[in-house]
Amino acid sequence: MNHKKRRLEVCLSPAIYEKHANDENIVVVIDVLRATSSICNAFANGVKRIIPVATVEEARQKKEDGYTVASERDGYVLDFADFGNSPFNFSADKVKGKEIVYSTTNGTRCIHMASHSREVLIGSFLNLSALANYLLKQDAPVLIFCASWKDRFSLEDTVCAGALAERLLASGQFESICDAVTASVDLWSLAKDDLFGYIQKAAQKDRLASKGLDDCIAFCHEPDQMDLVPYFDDGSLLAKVSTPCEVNE
Ligand SMILES: O=C(O)[C@H](CS(=O)(=O)O)OP(=O)(O)O
Repeated sequence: MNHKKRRLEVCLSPAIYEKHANDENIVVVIDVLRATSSICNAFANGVKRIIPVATVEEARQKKEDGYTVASERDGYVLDFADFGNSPFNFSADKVKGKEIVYSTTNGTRCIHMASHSREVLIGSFLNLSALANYLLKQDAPVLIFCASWKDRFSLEDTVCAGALAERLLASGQFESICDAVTASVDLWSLAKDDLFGYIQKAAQKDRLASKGLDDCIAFCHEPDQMDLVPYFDDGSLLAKVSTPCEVNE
């Protein structure tokens, strides 16, 4: 039996992703406001497949190719897109059984940045326990990758990273190899008794509020709404079910 502890890291910004990158990593991309919460909600509402694209040009081309496209920049829906980036846009009537092309300011770019890794998973508060359960059944180092905001540190992604890191460390399987793990767990300790109250301090909450896009903030901070783990495979996002007993594709 292999008793060697698994490496656990947190990357606080895409600007330093290359310092953490390792092909062996399972990477969990977290963009609580709003991309990874929206992806999780889309799968909970029955989307068949999501094709994340990094650039506006790719999204525009996919629209011309006939796809349904969800896309924003700086929170605003792009003029050619069918809808934007609120998790509430990914309702069953819009996404069930469909393939959706998706491009956002921060989140979709990070999914592509991590695509060299062993696995790329999508994390949020919405699927926190499912994610922890899945990761505890694997045998590879884990990097929690905060999508942040335009390369700047982001409070909500770091707090979510801390919530996940705390669970992984509690298992005894992992050893933290960077202070960003400790910092994220400490922030989660500050926030967890009143997560919605704490997140009122987040700059992204104010940015979204200034554009009238903050209606989803409580929803995005409500843990464990689904038992799904979306993953990136060959250019698409799909999802597997992860319960304490089993993992099913
Ligand atoms: O749509 C969002 O919430 C953000 C836009 S921005 O960061 O406020 O410019 O994009 P995301 O990729 O979900 O962080």
